[in-house]
Amino acid sequence: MNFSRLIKNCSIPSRWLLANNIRYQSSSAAQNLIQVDINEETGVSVVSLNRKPVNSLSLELFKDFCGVMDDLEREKVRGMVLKSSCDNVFSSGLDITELYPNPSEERFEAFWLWFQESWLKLYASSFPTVAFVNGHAPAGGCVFAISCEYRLMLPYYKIGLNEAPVGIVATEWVMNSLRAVLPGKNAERLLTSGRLLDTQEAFDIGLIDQIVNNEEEAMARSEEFFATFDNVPKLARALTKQVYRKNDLNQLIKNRSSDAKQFLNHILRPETQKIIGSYFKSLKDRKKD
Ligand SMILES: CCCCCCCCCCCC/C=C/CC(=O)SCCNC(=O)CCNC(=O)[C@H](O)C(C)(C)COP(=O)(O)OP(=O)(O)OC[C@H]1O[C@@H](n2cnc3c(N)ncnc32)[C@H](O)[C@@H]1OP(=O)(O)O
Repeated sequence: MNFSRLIKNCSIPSRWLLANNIRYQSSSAAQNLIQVDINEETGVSVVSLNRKPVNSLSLELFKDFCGVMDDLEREKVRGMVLKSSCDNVFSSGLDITELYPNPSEERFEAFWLWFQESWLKLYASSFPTVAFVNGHAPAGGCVFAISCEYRLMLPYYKIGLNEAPVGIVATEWVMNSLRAVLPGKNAERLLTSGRLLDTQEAFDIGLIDQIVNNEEEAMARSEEFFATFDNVPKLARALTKQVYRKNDLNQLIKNRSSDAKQFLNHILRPETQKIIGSYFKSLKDRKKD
């Protein structure tokens, strides 16, 4: 399997995105998996994940997300608010059908590398980012949220990294993004227990920054967050963020190929397939109860 070839075609631009040189072609323009709404007056862009019914994260969604991030870098937007256009779900995490049953190596490697790429682009974006968690955000959904700089969440939803209870170990770059948000011991507890926290619990431990009651409030709080940078030169802000996040970024950039190989091997193990299969079945059965 030629991971290096794939990584060349799908790699984080040098200088962590200040120069945008990734080649992107929308894989799914007809499906409109990501909606973008730029407010010309404020310069703020609202990016909505739009893969019904629960925004499970597929290869096509990751590719489109990367394309949108490139566009926003080019447009030099003032800030981005990431939200969902699905009812009650911010994102249900990785699309389990990308992992089960026995994905082809070719599809899985592309899927994983575009997942990495999406994280790199979001984590290193030059503009400020807010996650408006307007629904449940388990696993990969939580990864999107913690990769933003600021988190707002509606009441009564759940957020967390629930890999451990289903026998999966979150990858190191995901752990690093969590550690960047939460003090060490809370991050470790959240990962090892795999508990999904409700909005209030997430606020109490600092996983989210504010609880908001509706979208209007979320946009107003986001605007306040972006305004804190109005008097800071954009380049200085961007470089400060990217240098601050450099170790986390480099950990993945240096290990993309081995990270992908490791997860492919893990996913294809019969025991892992069995665990994912019964987990997926339990999700489907829950509906019948
Ligand atoms: C599970 C093993 C993962 C192995 C990964 C290895 C890599 C590990 C390290 C990397 C770290 C970061 C990556 C994390 C891994 C993941 O993200 S795996 C996905 C984990 N996601 C979840 O555990 C959430 C599962 N979903 C739910 O709990 C609920 O759907 C919901 C609370 C989000 C929403 O509930 P509700 O509104 O009641 O909708 P449902 O009726 O449950 O769902 C509607 C429909 O969608 C299907 N579905 C839900 N989630 C997924 C998904 N992630 N992938 C694919 N499909 C999903 C669900 O089965 C329903 O389908 P049907 O209508 O029944 O056909």
